[in-house]
Amino acid sequence: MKALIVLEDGTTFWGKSFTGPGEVFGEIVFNTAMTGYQEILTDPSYRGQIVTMTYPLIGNYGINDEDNESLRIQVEAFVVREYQPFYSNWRAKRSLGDWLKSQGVLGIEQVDTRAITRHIRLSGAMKAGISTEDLNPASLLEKVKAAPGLVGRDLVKEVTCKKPYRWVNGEIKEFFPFNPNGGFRVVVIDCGLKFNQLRLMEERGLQLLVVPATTSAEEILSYEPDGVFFSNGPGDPAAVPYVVDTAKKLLGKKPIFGICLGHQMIGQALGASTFKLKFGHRGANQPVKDLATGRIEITSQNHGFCVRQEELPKEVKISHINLNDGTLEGIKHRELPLFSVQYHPENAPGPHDSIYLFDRFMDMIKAFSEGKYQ
Ligand SMILES: NC(=O)CC[C@H](N)C(=O)O
Repeated sequence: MKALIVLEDGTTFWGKSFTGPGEVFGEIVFNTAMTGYQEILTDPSYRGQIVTMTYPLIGNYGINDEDNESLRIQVEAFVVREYQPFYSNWRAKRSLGDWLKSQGVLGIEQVDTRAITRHIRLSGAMKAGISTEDLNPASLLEKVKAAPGLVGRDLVKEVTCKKPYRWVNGEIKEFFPFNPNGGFRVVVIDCGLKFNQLRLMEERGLQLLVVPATTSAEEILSYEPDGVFFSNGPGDPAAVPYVVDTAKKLLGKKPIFGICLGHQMIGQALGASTFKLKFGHRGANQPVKDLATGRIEITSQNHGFCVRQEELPKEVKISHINLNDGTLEGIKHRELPLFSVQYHPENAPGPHDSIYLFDRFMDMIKAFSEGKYQ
């Protein structure tokens, strides 16, 4: 089934749907990871976005029951060069096409994804539309122009959990209070989290309570946590002032760790603003330098916005930078128990170089609880 892709600037691409008919709109972005399409498709940070892969062959290892990063497919649509329905992997349970179809998500193949990527790199990420029903470029372009963009849009409200839950043995459990004799207690603010963040924290012995992004600082403190975690999430970080407000009220009160959108919330709480990158960082091989050790980490990333480093107060140290474009990748407060990173130490998919940050969070919680944090 023929499919038309139209970008906001009028550029058109043709492809073929491998999941049936449909028409969708979103911001079109590219990801350079060679594997990990299941984790990418279920990452809530992609809400509102059409994702295209630069790697040309997608689908060959199928879809399994273990690698979902949230409860559903989150992207608006998935665009690839060549889809392979004949999958082969010992964990695979179904094909990528059947899985997309079962959740009503469009998959498009036979597209010149290299040309799309080069175009976005030159012109920037922009709105786009895909249709198998309206194959008239002029009329689809009108609809693209009328569709909402990402800037100024709060998508966190759409992906955050509806009510607090506990994460136990790698599963979502109905809310129950922390065990006073159990491990350290962490309240996780769910802005659209990836499950691997919870898996890695649980592996370190933390008790986890996940709460909706709209939860107030007062309520969070009422659970008497030993630490607070701000997760990743979709959309424009400037459009979620309520989470920034919560972060402001928690600064210095509890050890805090933030990832991606969580980092952008903390950055704003500290007084800096955010801006949109030209085409963002999405992939599994972004080089990041830890300025304290000089060590380079190869990181997993997925973001289109960034904190303005020049607006951070002097009590905040820049801890990590991106070696491709020099943008801010991590901060650490000089006095308060607080650090955050723009990239994804939980990987999924991607290299494990940065997992040490979860140990650092654990160490910070322990030191703070013993009154020894400095
Ligand atoms: N992965 C994330 O948390 C992304 C944060 C934010 N939505 C951005 O694109 O910059």
